[in-house]
Amino acid sequence: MATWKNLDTLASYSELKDLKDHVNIAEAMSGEQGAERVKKYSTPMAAGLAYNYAAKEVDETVLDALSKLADEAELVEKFKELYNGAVINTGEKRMVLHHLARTQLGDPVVVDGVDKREFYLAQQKKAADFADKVHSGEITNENGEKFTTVVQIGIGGSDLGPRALYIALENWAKANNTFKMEAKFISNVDPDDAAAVLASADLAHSLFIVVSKSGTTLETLTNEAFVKDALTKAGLNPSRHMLAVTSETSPLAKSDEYLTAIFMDDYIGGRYSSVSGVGGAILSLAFGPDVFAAILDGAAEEDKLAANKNILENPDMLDALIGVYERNVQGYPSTAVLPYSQALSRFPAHLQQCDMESNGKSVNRFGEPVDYVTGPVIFGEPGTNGQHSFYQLLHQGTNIVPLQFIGFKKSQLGVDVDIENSTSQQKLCANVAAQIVAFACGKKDENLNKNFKGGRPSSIIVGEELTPKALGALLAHFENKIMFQGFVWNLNSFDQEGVQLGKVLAKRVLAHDTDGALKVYSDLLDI
Ligand SMILES: O=P(O)(O)OC[C@H]1O[C@H](O)[C@H](O)[C@@H](O)[C@@H]1O
Repeated sequence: MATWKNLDTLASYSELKDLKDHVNIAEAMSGEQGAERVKKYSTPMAAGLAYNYAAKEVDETVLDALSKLADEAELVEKFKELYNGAVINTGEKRMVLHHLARTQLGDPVVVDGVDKREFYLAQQKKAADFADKVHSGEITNENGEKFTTVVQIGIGGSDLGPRALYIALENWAKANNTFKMEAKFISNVDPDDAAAVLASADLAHSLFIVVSKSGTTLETLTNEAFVKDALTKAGLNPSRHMLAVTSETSPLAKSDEYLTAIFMDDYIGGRYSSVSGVGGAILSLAFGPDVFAAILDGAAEEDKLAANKNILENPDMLDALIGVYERNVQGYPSTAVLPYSQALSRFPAHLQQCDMESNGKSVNRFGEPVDYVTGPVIFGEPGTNGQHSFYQLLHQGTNIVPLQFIGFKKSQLGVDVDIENSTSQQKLCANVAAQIVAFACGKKDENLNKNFKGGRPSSIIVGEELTPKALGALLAHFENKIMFQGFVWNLNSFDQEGVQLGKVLAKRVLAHDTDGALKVYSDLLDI
C-alpha cells in the first residue's frame, strides 16, 4: 500500500526547491545547445504523438530530482492502486474507474458481483447498437423518417468533454466519410442557449440525449423540459425523440419517457466521463461507433504509458512533475493550453474543468489544510488566434505563464492554398515553432518597451494529424497528468465540493428565502 503524504513532508521536495531558477531557459535554448535540447528532450506518447519539453526549465539535474519525487511520492504505485479499484476518491468514498472504460490495466474490479469492465463494455455496446439502428433507419421518428441531427443536453462534464471531442473530429469525419449526424449541444440554463439551438435544428428529425450522471442538475432538467415543451408544441411526441445517459440510481433511469437509457456509475467522475456513455452516445451517433472505439484505443495506449515508472518514458507523469516544479518551486500561477489546431477550439475549456475542478483544492485527501499551492489557473485558445489577443501579456507581462502547445503536421480536411511560397498549414506550424523560441529566448532591445526577456517555458505535443486515436491519447494524457499532480499534492482530485455553495444559494434565491446582500442582489436582478 502506498503512503499518502503532503508534498512538504517529502525529502525530495526540499531537494527540488534548492533547484529554483536552476536552468536559464533563454541561454539553454539558444544556438547549438538549443538545437540539441529540442532533439533530446522528447518522449513518445500514444498514437504517434510526442511530448517535447526542450523549452521547459529542466536539465539532467532537475529531471533527476523530479524522478526522486515521483519515487518518493509513489506515483506509479498510487496509479496502480487506483486502477485496481482502491477507494481513491476519499471525499465521496468511491473508486475511480474511468481508465477501465478504455482498458483493463490491472486486476478485475468487481462490485456486487458485477465486473466493472464488463459493465462499461456492455454500455458501450448499447450505445453502439442504438447508433447503428439510428443510422440504418431501424429507429426513426414517428413518420418513419431518419434522424439527421443529435442534440446533447447536459452541463459541466456532461457537456464540455463530448463537445470538445465532437468539434475536434467533425472535419476529420467529413474528410474520412464517417460523418453520420450533425451534433449540437445545449448546456446553459440561459434560455437563449436552448432557444437558439432549437431554432437551428430540424426538430422532426432531431434526437435529444439528456445527459446527467446525477439526474438532478438544475440546468439540465430545465433544458430537458424546455426541449420537451418545444417538441410538444411542434406536434411531436418527446418520448420518440429522447434518450438518456445517466446513473442507474438516478431519477432519470426510472423514467419510461426515453427511447433508451445508457448507464454510467459513480466511479467515473463527470469531468472524466467522455469515455463513458456521456461521450459514447453522441460520438457514436455523430461519427459511428468505430470512431468512438478509436478514441478509446488511443486513450488506452496512453494509459499504458502512464503506468511506466521511468519518468522519461512516461509523458503524463513527466508533464505532471514539470508542472509541480513550475507551480511549487518557480511559483508560476497559471498554465495556458494553446492548440495550433482550430479543431481543438473547445479543448482548453474541457481541460479547464478537468484540471481546476480536480486540483483546485486547499485541503489534502484527509481534509487537512495544505501549506503549499496546488492547481494552477488553466486557460487557453487556439493559435494563431491567441497571438492576436493575450500573447502580449505572455511575452512581456509581469507573470510568467507556462505554456502547453499542441500542433499537428497535417490539417484534417487537406484543403489548402499556397500563398507567398507557403501553405496555410505551414504558416500555422511556422507560428508555433516561432512562438516557442520567442518565449524561451526573447530578444534584447535597448528600448525596454520592445525588449523580450524570454525565459518563458513551454512544451509542445506534436502529432502527424488529429485523428480519433490521437485525440484519445491527448485526452488521456491530460487526465493522467492531472491525476499525478493530485497525487503529488496529496489531494483528492475526484470530488468537487467547491461547486455546492453557489447551487444552494441559487435555490434560496429562487425560493425567495433571502436576506442581506443576497436579497439586494436578487432585487437588482429582478428575480
Ligand atoms: O452530469 P451531472 O450530474 O448533471 O453533473 C454535471 C456537472 O455538474 C456539477 O455541478 C459538477 O460541478 C460537474 O462536475 C458535473 O459534471
